[in-house]
Amino acid sequence: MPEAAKNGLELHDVRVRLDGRELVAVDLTIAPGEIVTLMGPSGSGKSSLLGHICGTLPDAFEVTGQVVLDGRVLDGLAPQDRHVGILFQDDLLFPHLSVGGNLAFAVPAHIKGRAARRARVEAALGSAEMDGFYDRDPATLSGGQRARVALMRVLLSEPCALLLDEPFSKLDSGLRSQIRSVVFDLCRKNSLPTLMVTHDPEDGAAAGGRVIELRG
Ligand SMILES: Nc1ncnc2c1ncn2[C@@H]1O[C@H](COP(=O)(O)OP(=O)(O)OP(=O)(O)O)[C@@H](O)[C@H]1O
Repeated sequence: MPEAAKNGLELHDVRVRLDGRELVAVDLTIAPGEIVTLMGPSGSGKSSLLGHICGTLPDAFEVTGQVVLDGRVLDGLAPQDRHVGILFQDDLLFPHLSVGGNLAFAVPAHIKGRAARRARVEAALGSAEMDGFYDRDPATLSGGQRARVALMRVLLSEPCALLLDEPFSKLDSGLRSQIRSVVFDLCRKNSLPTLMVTHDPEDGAAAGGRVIELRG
């Protein structure tokens, strides 16, 4: 089957309303490998927009417009059929599984066989500069290592677009810029259209792309 054309993520006049009030109205195309930053006051609907794109927005919200990813209309699809990865500030790793175990269940079903699946996880650990961490207990990881495992878990699922919901806000400033560049480099390397929600203008400056301000 030929690969879908990489057209990026298109939000066609997407409007999110709650209790009759319009929270968000965006008309935006994010090219493959482009990182667009979304800012705005608390409650302005940033996370709700991300929830709509990945298909997890509760029914209380009313949405119009169309979301298209690499030519596929996402509206109406189940979250697992959208191929949209999302990374949160509190991405929790399962404490009863090793680092490798946490990553293993993100490997898509089309990768068959134990050895091939393990190889995917080992490669992901390698690209996060975490070779040798497969059997580690997540409780023994540093904040930066945990953040990198959470990112690898999203990327292993082979998303076609990435949403970042304040993913760096819990990291201290030194670690923050380090993890930020890991995430942004991987978005570009994987040609992922990326939409990042943040309250920190430095995140937007580091991303180097367009910054969209929602009004409150
Ligand atoms: N599950 C939900 N059910 C009903 N209302 C919700 C739900 N989640 C969020 N809201 C409401 O939707 C509005 C937008 O919330 P949202 O989390 O999208 O804003 P935000 O811009 O991401 O805010 P913040 O910067 O504080 O994270 C708020 O008024 C919030 O109270």
